[in-house]
Amino acid sequence: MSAPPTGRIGIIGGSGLYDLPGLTDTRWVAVDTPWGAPSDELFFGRLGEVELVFLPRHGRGHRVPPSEVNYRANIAALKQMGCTDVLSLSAVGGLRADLPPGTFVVVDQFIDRTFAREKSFFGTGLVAHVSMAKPVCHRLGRHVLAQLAAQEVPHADGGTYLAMEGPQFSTLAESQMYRSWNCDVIGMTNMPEAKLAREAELCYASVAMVTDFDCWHPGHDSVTVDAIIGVLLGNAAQARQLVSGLVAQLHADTQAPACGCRSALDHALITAPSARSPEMIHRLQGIAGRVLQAQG
Ligand SMILES: CSC[C@H]1O[C@H](OP(=O)(O)O)[C@H](O)[C@@H]1O
Ligand SMILES: Nc1ncnc2[nH]cnc12
Repeated sequence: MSAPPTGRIGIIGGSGLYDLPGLTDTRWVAVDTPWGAPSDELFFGRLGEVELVFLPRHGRGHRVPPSEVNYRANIAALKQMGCTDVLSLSAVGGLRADLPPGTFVVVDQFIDRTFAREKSFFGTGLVAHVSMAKPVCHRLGRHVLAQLAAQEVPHADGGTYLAMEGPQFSTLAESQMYRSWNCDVIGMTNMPEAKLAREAELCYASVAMVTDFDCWHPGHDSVTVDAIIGVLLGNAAQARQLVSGLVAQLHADTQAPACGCRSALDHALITAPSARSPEMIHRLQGIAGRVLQAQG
């Protein structure tokens, strides 16, 4: 089997974003990974010369809850299919009065409060510790911000995303605590997705689309799914325009091949080569083959 092309752009669509209209040469393709199946088939298509791969995070029809999304399979599938850049689109609650519904936040930090998910491709037999100090790709984030400015979408440059386990929304005490921690938005999915993208040496950026004020705002009702979907339907055209504008910018980005995200594993593997499990080495070829081969 020939290797897939590289330089494809991956898009992970969150709640309310289950397809990506407007592409050419489209097809849904089932992809398997050493970590199992992703949330759905992958949707391949082109925008001009650029190849895109879209994956609905919860599957078409929103079948998979946040705790049961196979984040490892989703990221591994995009990597296997030759994606180098991944844009995550998500619905979030706003934890600040100046981030009302309709605002797009280009996330730059996370607090991970999830506890029931597989969070690493690595493990016994091949241990790795990547840096998450700067958890998103700065270069990709700049392109996203330029595109949002061009679209004149209300947006914020940076924000801390609190990742909760769910599926229930937060209690008032939790929501107030996250605000006291200076978190800006809250959602249930960007962790461990961002951690796994880093381990897979993908350039990853997250656009958090504010759909509600969670439950802390005295002047607004507590969040409901209906309210979220209502806001998302209003945002969908802007989200799709963001994707097409971003693709054009990435196509022209000559800095991309040298981006530091793509060498995140250079100093991360700690298991001595002689102590590495052959099964793990085999399983991790699609994720860490670059460094495993270099280290013999
Ligand atoms: C639809 S209500 C809550 C649901 O929406 C967000 O998902 P995503 O990040 O995939 O847009 C949130 O994290 C919850 O999973
Ligand atoms: N308030 C909220 N809490 C968690 N996830 C969300 N997704 C959208 N709004 C949310």
